Amino acid sequence: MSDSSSIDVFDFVVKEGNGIKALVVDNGFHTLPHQYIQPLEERFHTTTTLKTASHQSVPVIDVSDWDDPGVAESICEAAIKWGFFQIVNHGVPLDVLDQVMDSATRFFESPIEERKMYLRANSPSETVCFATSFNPLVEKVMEWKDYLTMLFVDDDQASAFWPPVCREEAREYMKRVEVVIKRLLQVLLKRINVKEEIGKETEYMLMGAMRINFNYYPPCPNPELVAAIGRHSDVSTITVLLQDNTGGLYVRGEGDSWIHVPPIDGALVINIGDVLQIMSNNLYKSVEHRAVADRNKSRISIPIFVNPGPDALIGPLPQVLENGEKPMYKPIVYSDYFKLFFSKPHDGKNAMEFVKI
Ligand SMILES: O=C(O)CCC(=O)C(=O)O
Ligand SMILES: [Fe+2]
Repeated sequence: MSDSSSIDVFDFVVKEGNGIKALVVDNGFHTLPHQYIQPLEERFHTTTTLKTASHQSVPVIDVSDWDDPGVAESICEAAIKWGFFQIVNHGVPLDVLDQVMDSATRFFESPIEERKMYLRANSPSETVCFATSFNPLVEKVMEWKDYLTMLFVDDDQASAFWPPVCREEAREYMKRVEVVIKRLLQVLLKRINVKEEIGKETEYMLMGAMRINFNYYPPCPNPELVAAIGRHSDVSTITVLLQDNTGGLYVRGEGDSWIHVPPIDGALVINIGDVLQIMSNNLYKSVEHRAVADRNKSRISIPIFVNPGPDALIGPLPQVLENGEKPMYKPIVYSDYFKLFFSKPHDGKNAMEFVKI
């Protein structure tokens, strides 16, 4: 397919479900389609931003000793100040990280017919979906990304429905990361007065629905004009992200600065989602972030969204309000919050406005 051919990009990428990688990488389309050009105010000027942000970076925390009070302190401080941090020595074996990253690469490198077997219309299960951009039917400008999303229901469903090229690796990775997630949540909850072990009910409220995504951002001829992923905060409790060595994740710092989260071999990026900001009544921050495409290389990132179960009622926790603090948010059933987020284009922290008191 040549750039001068008269194909309709929207039809090819979205309606036929081929995605942006099929256009740019598989078919060698070299010019930037207009559907991806962001309005001026959303464009990202890495050089100026990096200059203003060069003195800042999100903390990197060594968690080899979870029982060290200094580790807990660093985690909570980072969650309060930055909403983002990286952890190293977390106990998830490096080969498990490599294998899940390789399996994601295999998925996106598999023939387009195989990827398309997971389009919403074709997928053997509604919990598995291959798609492009974020919400192309409501977006004015599309995001430079394809993704595979897999909601974990149980091992039988994962073995039956997740793509064979990545199902075992994704499952193993999730299992290993779950141990880390529980540790992190325990530490973060203790600081807000939830001191008991996390029981079944609390577990449903914090992590009742775990979803793993494989994000693929193709190389882009004009990265400064597009959003690989637009400004947003996550609607999770927390998110655990594994990124390859390309780089491109930016987090909002003070004022208008954007801070790069550099790839570190073996590290996991942790961020606080809206749910934990709401539950902690604004102590922990769910911070805006975005991803920028690379001019020469593709990039893969693998977030695990640790979400509440769909029926969980989300609001500031009673333990947080014990001291007479006023609630800043009204309670909402999690599935309603989730739907609200996915019904619109990415738009910063807009979803939280809906539940603010
Ligand atoms: O690719 C990244 O680094 C960020 C991905 C992200 O923010 C998301 O999927 O919610
Ligand atoms: Fe995100």
